[in-house]
Amino acid sequence: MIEHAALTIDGLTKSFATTPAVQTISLAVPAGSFFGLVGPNGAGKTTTLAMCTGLLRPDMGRIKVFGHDVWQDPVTAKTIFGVLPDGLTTIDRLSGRELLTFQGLLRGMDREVVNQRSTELLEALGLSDAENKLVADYSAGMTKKIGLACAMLHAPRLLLLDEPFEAVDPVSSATIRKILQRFVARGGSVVLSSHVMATVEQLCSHVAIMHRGSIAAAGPIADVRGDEPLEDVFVRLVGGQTNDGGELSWLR
Ligand SMILES: Nc1ncnc2c1ncn2[C@@H]1O[C@H](COP(=O)(O)OP(=O)(O)OP(=O)(O)O)[C@@H](O)[C@H]1O
Repeated sequence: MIEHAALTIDGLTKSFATTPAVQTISLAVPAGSFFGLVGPNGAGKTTTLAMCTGLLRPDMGRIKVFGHDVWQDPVTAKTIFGVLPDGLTTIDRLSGRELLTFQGLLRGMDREVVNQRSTELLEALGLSDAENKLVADYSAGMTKKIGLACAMLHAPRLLLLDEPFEAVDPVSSATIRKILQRFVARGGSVVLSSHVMATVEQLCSHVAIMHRGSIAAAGPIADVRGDEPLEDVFVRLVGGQTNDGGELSWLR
């Protein structure tokens, strides 16, 4: 039997009008890996993840999850992965629990299973007290956590998460890390984007550094990093010195 990579990206390209956002990138995410996608603002991470999850049509290139083409066989592919998109737009006039129920039933899951898993996810993510509150009234971090619960509800093999720790408090962040680490330890695969090198260094087995729509480096984190901290490699690859903001003499 052929062992497929969790995710393969081949020649992926996307432009917005005259802005080339993603430029012919290819990447393989090994099954069972914890994969970090990093890059400076505007590097193309969100655009890449949106194409991988079927939210944004590529101009060119192919994306497969465990051998299934995301754009040619979307129904199969979307049962395999769970997604936490950037700037989650969701049906926020539902409560957290209602949103999970809605997602589960939409996926054709058994109502009892949905109820049970929802209770466990709400508990694990510290949202039990807010389960009957409208998602519209959730804080940014709570919205991120209910989005993560929605991504995990159908027990996917692969999680594609855009900035899962953004706006999340340190306690919740530690909880999410543990949940994701357990998921990977049981054979799941995770791809996440992040700006926090320490998080990526701690959690991830593999990393890809994106810069101006291209992959500047990718592979097992120890290979990409060598003897240096990941942050130093990152700064070197994406363009040298940090900017001190100039004088901004008008700013007292
Ligand atoms: N809907 C859009 N319309 C026009 N340009 C876009 C759109 N979405 C992204 N871009 C452009 O594509 C490029 C890549 O953006 P993208 O959001 O993928 O970067 P990113 O690496 O996720 O950035 P960040 O770290 O700031 O979230 C940027 O130049 C951005 O301005």
